[in-house]
Amino acid sequence: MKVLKIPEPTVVRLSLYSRFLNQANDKGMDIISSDEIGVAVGIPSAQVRKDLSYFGEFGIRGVGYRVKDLCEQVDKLLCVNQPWPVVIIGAGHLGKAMATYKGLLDRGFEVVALFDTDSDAIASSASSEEVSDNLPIYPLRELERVVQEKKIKMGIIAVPAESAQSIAEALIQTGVASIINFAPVVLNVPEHVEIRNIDLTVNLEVLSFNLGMRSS
Ligand SMILES: NC(=O)c1ccc[n+]([C@@H]2O[C@H](COP(=O)([O-])OP(=O)(O)OC[C@H]3O[C@@H](n4cnc5c(N)ncnc54)[C@H](O)[C@@H]3O)[C@@H](O)[C@H]2O)c1
Repeated sequence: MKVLKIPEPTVVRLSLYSRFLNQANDKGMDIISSDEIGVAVGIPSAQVRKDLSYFGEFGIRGVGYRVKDLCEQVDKLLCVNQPWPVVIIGAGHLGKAMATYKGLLDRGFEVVALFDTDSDAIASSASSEEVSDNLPIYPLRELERVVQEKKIKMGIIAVPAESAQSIAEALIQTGVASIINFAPVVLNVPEHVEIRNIDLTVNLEVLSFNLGMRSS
């Protein structure tokens, strides 16, 4: 099979296109132009055409793209045409909010389990609907069993910074090699592991820097 080499900024844009195209498809839209996609996602139409050229010439010259076909192609490339079970470690404010965020499931990412070390949180999840139906909070010692049983490939770290490295190691130990880390700390992981750090504060600091530059 030929493996396409697509630069990461393009992959990020394809994800934006996919979200918009799926909405357009749900609304029953048949044909869409690169101009319309560009306006909707805030990207110049020439860039949209260039990105979509990865799929070959299946647009209709002078008309646009069939929304349904394009959706399928982009989602196939992004591998979101299949469900991805995900675990979250840390069932605190952030972990629970993500576990109940419908937007993840809409895109095929199903949070199948939360893990925590807090026995109160674990005990209460068994008897309450606080997190959501059928979504238990497991003790951390169950991580390996659940990951293997449910064939989990992705994990989200939502524990305090001081616990994040050991949680990353525990995830890697079970075979999870694609990780999103929300803890504000740099984690050391082996080369085969892909880790994405998400830090709201960094983005806010970029905004504050830019505001400061404008007012100086
Ligand atoms: N990236 C962002 O923009 C962003 C935003 C908010 C919070 N955060 C970070 O996300 C993390 C979680 O934040 P929060 O507000 O949900 O905190 P929280 O205190 O509400 O929840 C943390 C949870 O982790 C559990 N925990 C602690 N050590 C653990 C371990 N070793 N194994 C399993 N569970 C463990 C705790 O029992 C608790 O339930 C923190 O690191 C925080 O700094 C990041």
